[in-house]
Amino acid sequence: MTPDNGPLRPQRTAPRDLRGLAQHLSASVAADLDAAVATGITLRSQDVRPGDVFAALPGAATHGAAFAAAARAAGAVALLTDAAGAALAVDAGLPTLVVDDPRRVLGDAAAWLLRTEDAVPLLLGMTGTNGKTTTVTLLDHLLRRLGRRTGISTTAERVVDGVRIPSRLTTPEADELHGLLAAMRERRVDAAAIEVSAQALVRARVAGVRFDVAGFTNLSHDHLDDFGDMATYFAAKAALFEPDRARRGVVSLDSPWGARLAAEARIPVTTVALHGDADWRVAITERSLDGTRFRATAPDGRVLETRVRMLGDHAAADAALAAVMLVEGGVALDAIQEALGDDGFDVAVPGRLERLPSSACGPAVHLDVAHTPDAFEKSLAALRAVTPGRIVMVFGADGDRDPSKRFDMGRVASSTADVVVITDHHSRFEDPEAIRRTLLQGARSTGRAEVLEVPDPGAGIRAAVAMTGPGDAVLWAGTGRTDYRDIGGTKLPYSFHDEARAALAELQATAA
Ligand SMILES: CC(=O)N[C@H]1[C@@H](OP(=O)(O)OP(=O)(O)OC[C@H]2O[C@@H](n3ccc(=O)[nH]c3=O)[C@H](O)[C@@H]2O)O[C@H](CO)[C@@H](O)[C@@H]1O[C@H](C)C(=O)N[C@@H](C)C(=O)N[C@H](CCC(=O)O)C(=O)O
Ligand SMILES: Nc1ncnc2c1ncn2[C@@H]1O[C@H](COP(=O)(O)OP(=O)(O)OP(=O)(O)O)[C@@H](O)[C@H]1O
Repeated sequence: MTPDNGPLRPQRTAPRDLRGLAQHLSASVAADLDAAVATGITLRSQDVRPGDVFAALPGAATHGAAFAAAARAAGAVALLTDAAGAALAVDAGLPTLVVDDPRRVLGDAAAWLLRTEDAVPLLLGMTGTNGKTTTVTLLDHLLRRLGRRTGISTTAERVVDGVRIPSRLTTPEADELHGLLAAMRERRVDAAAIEVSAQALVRARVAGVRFDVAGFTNLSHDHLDDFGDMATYFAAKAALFEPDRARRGVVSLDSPWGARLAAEARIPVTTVALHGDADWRVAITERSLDGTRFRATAPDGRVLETRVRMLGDHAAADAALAAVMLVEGGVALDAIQEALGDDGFDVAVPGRLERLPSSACGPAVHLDVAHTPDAFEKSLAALRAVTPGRIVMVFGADGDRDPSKRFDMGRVASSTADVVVITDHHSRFEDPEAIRRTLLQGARSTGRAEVLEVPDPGAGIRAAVAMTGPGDAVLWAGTGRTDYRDIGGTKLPYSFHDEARAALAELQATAA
């Protein structure tokens, strides 16, 4: 594996005959394959390694075939493309396999070349609008407590037995995903958890993969710019619960879409719920600033009593879901209880209700990635349960991302927070003032919280911190650990974390 050189891949792969690949894909061959063999596959010319097939895909911005010569120079041995790509890349002179839709066959091609079927003994797939990264992190924590060698793929990073690289997408493209699975097999990883986005499911990024257990956290308003309506968004997620994608499923019933998924899935499904009836019922037994205790009761009455070192009932729901996924994956409940010991899920996810260090004179300041109305509701409820004083919430909304959720983000914020500070985050190609306007309309619609508009985010967090004191909480949502702001398509270095720390330090210096 070479973490400094693109995606994680195995060090060694046995070469495979390209005629065999053409046969496997029912591809036509536009140039003689001779006795060509390949050791890998990639769809990104910049990631080509000697011996790779370059999968040249048509895209929204360009056709990958335009980069065939660069791919060849980097060591590509063949092209996998469509007819238009084959015509475009003819001068590159590479042996070429032609299919109607190369994106659709990429996963099967990668699985065949890298022999990734059953590469990892226990493969877990996680989907849902909110809570995927949290649940994958909790799964990884629990698996390691059980003594397993693990791998994960999240919005933040890909990790194979401790070797980590930052992620480009929440769910990798199929070539990268199979490379990751092959690297996991090489490192003898025996359990892995992968975040699966709705975009990945509709764009065949998990093709050629069959999860042992698929998990569903919830579905709520997001990504309607991509999917149009909630039913289409649901259908995209539900594809993970088809027999070709997963052997069994664990579905949370905490959002109304869970019941529909459990009813419609064509694989065996076990349900979990904090509220109402389900196979596994979860009850919160204690909420404190140090974390959340809960009890999960199995269908046969056995009980898992434990805690998660994170705030919020939603974090306990994610932890219970992780535990039930492992039970469905064949791990004994007793073993889970024993592995969790007295500390429980003793892990916190960076940027998820992450509390900054502070002195006794300041408020509790939390950074959070929440960027949907439902996530706002959950994070605010978590803080409300442990905050004796006021809650001041600072947030903006991402430009060029589902504008239809913005009014509700403002409305939900002002339904629970005492003060709402609306600011700018990643305006991208939108007018930041227009983004704020909708958030403000939503925030003012409740007539409840005090609502402020502070366009500069550094000034916004300082205003929030300055109006609070001990016993109060500040929630800066939508930021997490992001270290840039995307303005007009340019990613400017910007640490929300550093800004929040500076605001807190200034308050403490003034108080001293
Ligand atoms: C809508 C979508 O998913 N688009 C993805 C898609 O873009 P595209 O098909 O339009 O590709 P393109 O940019 O026209 O390029 C065409 C081909 O040329 C290749 N190319 C291009 C340039 C070059 O120099 N060399 C080269 O080989 C590209 O790799 C690509 O295969 O293929 C690209 C290459 O893999 C992705 O980078 C791109 O993701 C974009 C950046 C994206 O933002 N995707 C979002 C919507 C997404 O997938 N998000 C979800 C989660 C969201 C969430 O939960 O919040 C995710 O899983 O990340
Ligand atoms: N089970 C849950 N139900 C509702 N909201 C949740 C749940 N778990 C987490 N959240 C909310 O979602 C936020 C994001 O959590 P997380 O990063 O785990 O989600 P995600 O699905 O990976 O999101 P994304 O991929 O969009 O970053 C949390 O800060 C919290 O506000």
